[in-house]
Amino acid sequence: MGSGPKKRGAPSAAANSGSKKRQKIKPVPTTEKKAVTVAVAVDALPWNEVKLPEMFDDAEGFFGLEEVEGVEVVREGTNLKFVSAKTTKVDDEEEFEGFGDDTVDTETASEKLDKTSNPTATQTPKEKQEKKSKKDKKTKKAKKEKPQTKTPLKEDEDGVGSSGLKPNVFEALVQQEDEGIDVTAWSELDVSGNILSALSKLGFAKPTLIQSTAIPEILAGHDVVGKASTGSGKTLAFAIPIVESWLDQYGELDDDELKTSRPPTALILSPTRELAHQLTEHITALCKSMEKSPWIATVTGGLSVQKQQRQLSKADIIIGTPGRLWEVMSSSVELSTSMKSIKFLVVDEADRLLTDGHFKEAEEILTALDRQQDIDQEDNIPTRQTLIFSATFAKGLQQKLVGKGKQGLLDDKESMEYLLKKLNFREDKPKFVDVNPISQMAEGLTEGLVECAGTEKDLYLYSLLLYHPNQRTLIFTNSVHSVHRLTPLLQALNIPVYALHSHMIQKARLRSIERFSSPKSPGSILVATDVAARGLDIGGVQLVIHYHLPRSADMYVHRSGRTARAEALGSSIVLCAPEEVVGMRRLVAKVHAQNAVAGGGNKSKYYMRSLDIDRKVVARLKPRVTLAKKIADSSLAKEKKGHDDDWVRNAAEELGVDYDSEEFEAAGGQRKGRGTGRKLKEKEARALTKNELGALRSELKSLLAQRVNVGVSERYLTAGSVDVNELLKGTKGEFLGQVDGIGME
Ligand SMILES: Nc1ncnc2c1ncn2[C@@H]1O[C@H](COP(=O)(O)OP(=O)(O)OP(=O)(O)O)[C@@H](O)[C@H]1O
Repeated sequence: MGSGPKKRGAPSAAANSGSKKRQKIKPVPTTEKKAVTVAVAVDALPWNEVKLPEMFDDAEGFFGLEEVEGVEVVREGTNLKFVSAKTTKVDDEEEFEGFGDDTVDTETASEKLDKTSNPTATQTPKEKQEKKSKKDKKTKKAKKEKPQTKTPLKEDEDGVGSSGLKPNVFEALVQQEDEGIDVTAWSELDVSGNILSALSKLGFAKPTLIQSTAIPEILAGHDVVGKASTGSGKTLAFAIPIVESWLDQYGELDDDELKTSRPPTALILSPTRELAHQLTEHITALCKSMEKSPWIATVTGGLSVQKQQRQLSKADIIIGTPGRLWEVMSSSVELSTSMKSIKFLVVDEADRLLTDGHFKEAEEILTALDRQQDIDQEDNIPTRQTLIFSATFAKGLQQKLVGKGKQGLLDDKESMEYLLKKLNFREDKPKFVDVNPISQMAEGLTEGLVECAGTEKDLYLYSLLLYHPNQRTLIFTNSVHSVHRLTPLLQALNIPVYALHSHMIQKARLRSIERFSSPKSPGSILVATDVAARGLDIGGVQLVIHYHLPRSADMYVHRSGRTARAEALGSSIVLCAPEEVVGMRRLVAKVHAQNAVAGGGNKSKYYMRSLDIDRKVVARLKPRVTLAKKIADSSLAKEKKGHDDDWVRNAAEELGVDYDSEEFEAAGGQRKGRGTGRKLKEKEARALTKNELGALRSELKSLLAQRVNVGVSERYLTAGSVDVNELLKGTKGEFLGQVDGIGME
């Protein structure tokens, strides 16, 4: 949009969800009197209609312009506040109660912009652009506001949103709801007043680069392939146009009309369940303050199919993982038929979704969509727009997506190309939006590695956590087994840790994320497999530790991208065995070299630096970790024996044989070969009596109660001056641990 009058809503200052009319604010002249100024909601101000000169017979977009007098606009940081004109003697303690109903024309104040009832997304890009420019010239009709009939936010029986996640992940967003900030910077994108108002309440003052670049392309009806670094706001880049399209089509319906079923507007495919739930939360947070909002259904494995089927029948936006989505879609003709009119197909984290293990179901879904799809009769192109987003695109994928268009794709059934062809873009070349070719890594990210023996990773992991106390930390491992092992180990060391891996039941997975992300526990730790590597947006993650090396450069980018999001700072540290260091440095250099080449920048090799960690201090922590390992191993071994026993007992029962655990063990003990050593260790761990375990626990407890000297004594003692009082107070943070007392060793 240019500099002319804005046509959509009232984007300036604190956007107002109710009023869609142009509103002009005149500052109050300073008065002699001492004034009591009172902050007032913009809706409560006494707006008066402005009489337009006759020359503006088509109103030039100023139809319904209103002004208000006696109000001061005060800037507080990034917020704008309206301060009432009510001037009175300071000693008047009378409380300001807002402007009375008689002075406010509540009807006009909440009038809405007339929106065309035609769905924008069923138009060709050309039509959309024409319509948009016509729309810019057209006078906005004012409509009477209907009573508050907000589509209820979805809650199921256990107080869990339709996503299954309690909304605390986005609590921070929702908490700002009442405030509202200046969102003028968004008005260039020509989004509606409803969206501006929602953004204002979310506290998002300006669009991120991917948002300001991709949103106009999507609103103009193009297919878009969007690439931007982790944590840069890709979700809203596609969600805003989708919600906008829904509002355009259904935003004016009344409650009864909204209850009748309608085809879904968008289908969003996500590679992991957690990301699917998070996308739901994110879009729900955007829509939360709207009077009418789309119904969002999340379709992922691990939750009841029946419930999801019910939700799908009324969904406007469907967000799901391919496996479950295909299961649900293929079991209902009605549902797959209704999908034919979707206006947006979004593939989030596309490179992952279109490869690893999701290939088959993703292909089935795309084939089904194509079979059903509405075709624009005039242009003979699909009516739906395809939007593809990721921070990384596997080698070649990017080129295939945008370079060759449909023609160059091979027809090999098992290949990536085949699947890409299935995406059936509506245009030959989708718009490729790569907002930061220079870096896939977030700007605020610091990277480093810690060298340690492979067998000492537990010890170094614990040391790193103590060196970064009270930091929300995400630890990545390459196996479910390692998550199983590290969780009780760290718990024994009094670290507040949660686990996340794909073998957990869905509710437990969501619970772990919920607890890890709770604002009440800013220093919590999550040990996870790569199931948490992509897309998860958990506020305040300050540190990512790669306990195992990432399996690919892309995975390194995604894992590290869980921190330093949305312009925050963060660190990513890789624990490297000596034999891993060279490979790791090469992998990270590759990530940075790609960036440098793409940006035409300096090609000198990026060198990942080793972090200085005081080995003496680490050595002092060793007894703790050794004890904690014994304790954790003992409970793990007992748990495992329970499972093994169950399995053997069940098998024995099926065979009709008597089960004798001693006998089975004895038989197992005869065999030699791989795993025998581990089995012996497990047996040893299991053999610990209750008393022995108790003794280990109390020994560890007393070690944990001591503070660990991190070198102050050496430094100060050799300098000949120890400030004992300072040391006793521990105020300088020279010790690791939370308790009083010095642990001179
Ligand atoms: N315009 C904005 N201003 C401020 N914060 C924003 C804005 N848009 C989005 N955010 C916030 O930025 C964070 C990251 O957004 P999002 O999860 O969409 O990133 P992403 O680019 O999809 O990351 P990833 O590649 O890791 O999936 C979220 O917490 C989101 O609420």
